[in-house]
Amino acid sequence: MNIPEVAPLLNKMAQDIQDKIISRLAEQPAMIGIHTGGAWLAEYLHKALDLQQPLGLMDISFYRDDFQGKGLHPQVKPSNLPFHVEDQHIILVDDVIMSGRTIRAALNELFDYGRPAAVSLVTLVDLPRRELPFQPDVVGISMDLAPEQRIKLGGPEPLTLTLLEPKA
Ligand SMILES: O=P(O)(O)OC[C@H]1O[C@H](OP(=O)(O)OP(=O)(O)O)[C@H](O)[C@@H]1O
Ligand SMILES: O=c1cc[nH]c(=O)[nH]1
Repeated sequence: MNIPEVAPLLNKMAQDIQDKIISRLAEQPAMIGIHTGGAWLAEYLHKALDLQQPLGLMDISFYRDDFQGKGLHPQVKPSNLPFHVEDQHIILVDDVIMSGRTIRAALNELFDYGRPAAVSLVTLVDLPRRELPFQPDVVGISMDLAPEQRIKLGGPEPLTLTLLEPKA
């Protein structure tokens, strides 16, 4: 399988966010990156789009539906949303969407801060294996992986996509 470079995908995503999301809003949106890969991407997109509100960061570890079985990741970071969520249009950024469970957790945490006007979803990679009904508004690339294959974003500098094959 051909694994694409991240930089051209990000440039196209920034343009799509401008055309499909921001240009339709009366006010500037706020952006939140999901720790860790989503935060790297959001940092780039936030700069490229010259958004006025400071960038938010979310670590959804406590909100995962497998939290009890998995426990906490050793590098869990606090979420930091330096703007009012209430009535704000939010652009949520993650590196990959597969089952949709990470986005479910992110929305649960987000609504603990307030009731946003709307939430748009942006992901670098879309793996069409959804278990919950979430669809991104802007996608870098859709990939059809074999059941045991995984795609991983490396970063923060340079940002790279790597295909992980199942262990033999
Ligand atoms: O739609 P889903 O099935 O929830 O998959 C998407 C999530 O999977 C990865 O996170 P992972 O939990 O592997 O941890 P990471 O952020 O440390 O890579 C990725 O960063 C997404 O957040
Ligand atoms: O391949 C996958 C599936 C879920 N999450 C990832 O980051 N990669």
